[in-house]
Amino acid sequence: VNFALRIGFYYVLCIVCSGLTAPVCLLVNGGRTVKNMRIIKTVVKSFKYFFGLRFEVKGLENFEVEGPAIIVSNHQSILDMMGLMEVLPDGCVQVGKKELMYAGTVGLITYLGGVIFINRKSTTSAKMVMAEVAKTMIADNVKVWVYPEGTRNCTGDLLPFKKGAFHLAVQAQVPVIPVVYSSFTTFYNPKKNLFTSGKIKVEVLPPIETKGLTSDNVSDLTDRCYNIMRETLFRLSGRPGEGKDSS
Ligand SMILES: CCCCC/C=C\C/C=C\CCCCCCCC(=O)SCCNC(=O)CCNC(=O)[C@H](O)C(C)(C)COP(=O)(O)OP(=O)(O)OC[C@H]1O[C@@H](n2cnc3c(N)ncnc32)[C@H](O)[C@@H]1OP(=O)(O)O
Ligand SMILES: CCCCCCCC/C=C\CCCCCCCC(=O)OC[C@@H](O)COP(=O)(O)O
Repeated sequence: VNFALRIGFYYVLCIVCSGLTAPVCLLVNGGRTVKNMRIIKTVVKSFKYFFGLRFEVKGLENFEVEGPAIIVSNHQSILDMMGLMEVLPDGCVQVGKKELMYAGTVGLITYLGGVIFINRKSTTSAKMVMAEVAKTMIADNVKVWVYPEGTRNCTGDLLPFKKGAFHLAVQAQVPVIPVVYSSFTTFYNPKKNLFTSGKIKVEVLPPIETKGLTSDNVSDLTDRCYNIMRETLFRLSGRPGEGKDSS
């Protein structure tokens, strides 16, 4: 019951705050623009206090690259939205599944914030959207946040990475900045109806350059990011030593 209440409250908070924040975004910035993310971030950063969540963030200076970049992070739950807003740099939009667009007021606020919607059921259309993003992110000087696991995964490990984010980085010739959140398993597990207060360690890792790389290097780049993020995930989650031999 406690779990249902807390998760239910999270949903209600998201829906109500989206409904209240959307008119503010429209009044201040006029329509769909990444500038609205600043407003959304300010609102969402207060959510953690309702749930007793604490974030311990390291490496924020690694976001200070000049110009666009691809940010990749692990994706455990819908609660990630709080961790995302905790560290989100200015001028950064996320890639999200298109179903989010139809989630009522939450859909509206993600639309206004400039979220890039992709259709996961059509590889061709997802690739076309990503290729377009490679061009516009340079022109508009935006950073793009992608969850390379492609879906939520709360097992305490990483799913294999999809390569879209890394194709995008190579096509745009921009650095990849990995961000890792420690495992939620000690305080959040929907299968066990567990959702208590807890601490989340976040580490922004140094940028990985892609200048001069071509599509032939995408697999290696993906593996490199995967390995470094998996090692970091285990270290932050108190499971050091694991993940070192993965390939
Ligand atoms: C104020 C109160 C507010 C309240 C709160 C509300 C909202 C807050 C506002 C904003 C926050 C929003 C947060 C949104 C978060 C949303 C998170 C998600 O939705 S995660 C799910 C969606 N994301 C992803 O799926 C991204 C990762 N996926 C990929 O990158 C995929 O690769 C893909 C591009 C989607 C394609 O996937 P698909 O499964 O169809 O194919 P494959 O990955 O198997 O690839 C096939 C093949 O193609 C090659 N490939 C892939 N991409 C490219 C490309 N761009 N160019 C060329 N080739 C490409 C790939 O390498 C494969 O080939 P091969 O096997 O030979 O390597
Ligand atoms: C008129 C329709 C009304 C529907 C209302 C539904 C509203 C949903 C409300 C609140 C949810 C808040 C979520 C914040 C956004 C978090 C995005 C997210 O984490 O999406 C999950 C997605 O990354 C991966 O999806 P899958 O794991 O593949 O699945």
